[in-house]
Amino acid sequence: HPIGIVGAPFARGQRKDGVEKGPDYIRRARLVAKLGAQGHQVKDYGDLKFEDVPNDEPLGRVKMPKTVGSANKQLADAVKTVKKNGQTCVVLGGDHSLAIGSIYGHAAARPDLCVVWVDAHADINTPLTSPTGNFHGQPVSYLLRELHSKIPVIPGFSWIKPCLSAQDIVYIGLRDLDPGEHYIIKHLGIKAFSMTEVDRLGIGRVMEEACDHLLSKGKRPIHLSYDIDAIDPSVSPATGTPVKGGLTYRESVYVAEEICRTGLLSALDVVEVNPDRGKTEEEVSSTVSAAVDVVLSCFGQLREG
Ligand SMILES: N[C@](CCCC[B-](O)(O)O)(CCN1CCCCC1)C(=O)O
Ligand SMILES: [Mn+2]
Ligand SMILES: [Mn+2]
Ligand SMILES: [Mn+2]
Repeated sequence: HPIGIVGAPFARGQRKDGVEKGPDYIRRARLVAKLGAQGHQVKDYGDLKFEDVPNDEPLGRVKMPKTVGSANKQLADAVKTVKKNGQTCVVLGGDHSLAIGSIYGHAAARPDLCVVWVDAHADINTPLTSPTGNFHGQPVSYLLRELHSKIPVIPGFSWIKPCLSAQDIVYIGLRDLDPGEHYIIKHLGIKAFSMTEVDRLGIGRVMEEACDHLLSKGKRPIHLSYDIDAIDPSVSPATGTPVKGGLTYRESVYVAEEICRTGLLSALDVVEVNPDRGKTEEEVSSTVSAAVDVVLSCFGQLREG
């Protein structure tokens, strides 16, 4: 199956410089050549050009709403094009606010999609529950029908119509939730495998139950939104919001191998790689290498050969 790669060098969903370099560092690790060597037809669409929107005012605690909204509209159009071209879409971030556009654009082409969200965080704050106002902690809240009435009108966000229901998303790797997020997840009954469940069940059972939950009513396209901070900082430290006690390297690859094995992967986000947050060259290369291995494992790289 053909693959389309879209670079999304975006950092305005949070406040740490460097995450906009993610696409460049991942490309420099020869991702395109490695996917080609796996036998895939790969089209690299290059990087989107994101501009700050002039006169972009903070709205309460949320910062640069017009810029975040505009970047995600651009990305949504790009992802929709890749899907219309019959390719599996790979979005290289950039911060996780990009999932708004990536999932929205994917759903425009494949409305029956489901989402696997691999992350230390739930990214489901609304503008009113967010403790920081950073949009990379909020993308899921704009996508869920059940939260629509809880989202205030935000300049630059009027184009976003929710495209997911609570049962269409599963979380894996959670270990750092804000109170509002915990309440929302419990109240909506969203399926979530925190690191406690990973420890209790093992990653094998977690993947089995996650896929059963999403695919119980039949096959449907999978959108895998992979935040590199899901992986333990000992493996991927170069990221904006590292949290200890994360997925091992092996578990991070296993998640991708199992998603690949469904044969249903339709779009992949790899986000929050921030080269400026690595204390050493080795920390940066370890983080980038983990991201590349997640992608390669999503597309058939197997440890068994
Ligand atoms: N939940 C946080 C972190 C979001 C991380 C975004 B991701 O997953 O894309 O990297 C805030 C986290 N929390 C704030 C109070 C102190 C402890 C951390 C937020 O800012 O909403
Ligand atoms: Mn292929
Ligand atoms: Mn995260
Ligand atoms: Mn995230």
